[in-house]
Amino acid sequence: MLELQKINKTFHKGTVNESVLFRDFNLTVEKDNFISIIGSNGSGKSTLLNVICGTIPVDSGKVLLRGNDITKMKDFKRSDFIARVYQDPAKGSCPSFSILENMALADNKGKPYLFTKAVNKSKIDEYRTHLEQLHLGLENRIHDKVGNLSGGQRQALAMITSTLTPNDILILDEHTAALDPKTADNIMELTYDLIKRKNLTTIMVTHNLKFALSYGNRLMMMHQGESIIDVSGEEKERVQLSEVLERFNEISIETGN
Ligand SMILES: Nc1ncnc2c1ncn2[C@@H]1O[C@H](COP(=O)(O)OP(=O)(O)OP(=O)(O)O)[C@@H](O)[C@H]1O
Repeated sequence: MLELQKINKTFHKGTVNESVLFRDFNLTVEKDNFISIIGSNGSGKSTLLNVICGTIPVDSGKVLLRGNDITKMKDFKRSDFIARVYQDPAKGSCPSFSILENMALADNKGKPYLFTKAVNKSKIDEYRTHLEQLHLGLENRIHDKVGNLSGGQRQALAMITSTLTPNDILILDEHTAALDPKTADNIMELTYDLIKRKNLTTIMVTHNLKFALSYGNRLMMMHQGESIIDVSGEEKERVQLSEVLERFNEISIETGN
């Protein structure tokens, strides 16, 4: 489904600040996989997501989606089939638009601007049904400006809007990191429910080890631009929190952090 082949990426090439991150990095993500990616700060997790979403160009290597080479495709084009939910709840929606308008925008992604906020009665009913699944009462607030919602409510809405239209891949970029523990748990449960119901192929970057171990069928740990743990299925089920913490400790001793 998604393949990264021999990706190379160096920042500040040819300067004193040159830093090589990816050296012939490979990754294959099968359809319906749910990968949780963990790793210390600066290990390359966000850059990996940026490479997949086309937010940054690679120096060499290929990004293939369903066998098509999308390496040179711009990020806004890729967003037609790659959905991304960010850490900052404010990034996933437009604050001056209502809930309804935000949903219509997401639903009409890729259409000419004039039509993007258009909604009819049947669509309103459909959007209300989606919102009811959040159990946050947002279905009764569809005309409220999104800027008036709490971070958790906005993130819940971002989960709904990002999965309204069919996508090949859902990217969760530390999407619970800015939320209090209870809200983070709720959003994670909601996320999992959506992933299961819609069979979404998912890549989740998180610093929450509990989530990384409990959710997903594959676990990857990154370090200095490499995948140093990559387990799936039963092997992943057997991974203990203590083992992962030990690996983090080894890494910090190695790197002197
Ligand atoms: N646009 C950029 N320009 C220069 N260096 C960058 C850029 N993006 C990332 N880097 C560098 O690449 C390395 C990996 O960064 P990245 O943000 O991918 O790490 P991360 O694993 O997501 O970290 P964190 O957990 O702190 O979010 C870091 O050394 C970072 O400074």
